[in-house]
Amino acid sequence: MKLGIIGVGNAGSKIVDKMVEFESLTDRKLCRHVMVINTARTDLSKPDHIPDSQRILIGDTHQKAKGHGVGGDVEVGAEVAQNDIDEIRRAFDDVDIHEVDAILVCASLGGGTGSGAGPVVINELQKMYDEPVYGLGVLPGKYEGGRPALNAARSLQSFVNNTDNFIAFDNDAWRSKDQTVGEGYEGMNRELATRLVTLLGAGEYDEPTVAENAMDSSDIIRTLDTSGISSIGYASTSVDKTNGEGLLKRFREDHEIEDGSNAAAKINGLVRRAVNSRLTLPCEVSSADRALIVLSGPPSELSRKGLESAREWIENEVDTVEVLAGDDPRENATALSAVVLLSNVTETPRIESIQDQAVEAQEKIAEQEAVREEEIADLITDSDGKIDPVI
Ligand SMILES: Nc1nc2c(ncn2[C@@H]2O[C@H](COP(=O)(O)OP(=O)(O)OP(=O)(O)O)[C@@H](O)[C@H]2O)c(=O)[nH]1
Repeated sequence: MKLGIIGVGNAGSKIVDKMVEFESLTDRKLCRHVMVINTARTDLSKPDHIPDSQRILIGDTHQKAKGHGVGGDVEVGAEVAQNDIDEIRRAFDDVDIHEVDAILVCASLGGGTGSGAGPVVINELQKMYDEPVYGLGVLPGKYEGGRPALNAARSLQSFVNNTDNFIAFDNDAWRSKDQTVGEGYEGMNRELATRLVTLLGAGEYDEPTVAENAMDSSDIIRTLDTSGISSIGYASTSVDKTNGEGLLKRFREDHEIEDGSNAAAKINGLVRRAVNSRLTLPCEVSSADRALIVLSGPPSELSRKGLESAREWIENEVDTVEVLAGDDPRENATALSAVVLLSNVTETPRIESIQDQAVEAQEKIAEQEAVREEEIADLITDSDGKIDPVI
């Protein structure tokens, strides 16, 4: 697939940066147009792989933002983006839409810029282009408290309602207890970028490929076309590029006939491991509507039989007939990787708990504000007490 990728806010921009890095390290050709948008000048200077011309600062003249971010205030994040919509639109004008099959907007939902400006950016893209617009959203950890959860609950509705698919990443599930938060993010962003680029970059090569089962971008688009929430599983194993020397080589040659079935078993095992791995959003796998398998690695490691049996296994596991599968042959790859996209998953415990945390936070805020006799509860609650989307 050929993709336009846009990072909004701090985490969104870091994830886009890691995607570009992973794509260049693995010689892929996924990100045809890259852009990061932020309200904080310092955060905008963080990415290592984004050209300066593709970094857009918004809200520098806004009274509250002033180029320093929006301090977790989702309302200000949305307002700033709305005020600077002409500048954002002008930046989009440079996107050569014939060059891309879809656009992915990455943001975290716990802060103010990604969660507030992200939906405004998505709405604008939907107005300007016919191509699908996907969202990638980071859910805040439970440990972060009520305010990020409330931001996320509101923003999640806006992201899901306005995108063609929303891929979620759960910070809670990926947080490692023995790392500082900053160290953890670096690793988490790398893991996420690996999954996204391996999945969405499938099928884009410099040279035409003769692979029998090559993945087609239309299969990826079809699987994502559910308007729901998606989760991604991934597993990988290194491959022996030399095919062994001496005794090992002789052993391999002696067992040549077994190799075909070994390769198939390896693939089947790898795909099962991907589904049973830590998903980007932990969920009940059988609640997915559609699934897609991408198998990426050296052509000699790919096996039609293996892919087919893995596809059948997922068909039974997810209990759906909508399972597509394809190869992504990479001549110079040093690993064989399986990515499984689970589209429109509905049983997602963290999303349910964010809603509960958000309702609690909302009640607490309302209480505190009632005590101070301030009148801002109407910004976040409806008369029916439901959580409103951002826009
Ligand atoms: N996975 C991941 N999460 C991050 C990262 N950086 C921040 N977060 C999470 O993102 C949320 C904060 O959002 P940010 O992206 O930092 O903030 P922002 O959208 O720029 O908004 P403001 O800072 O309020 O202007 C919190 O829930 C953090 O846990 C990161 O690099 N990776």
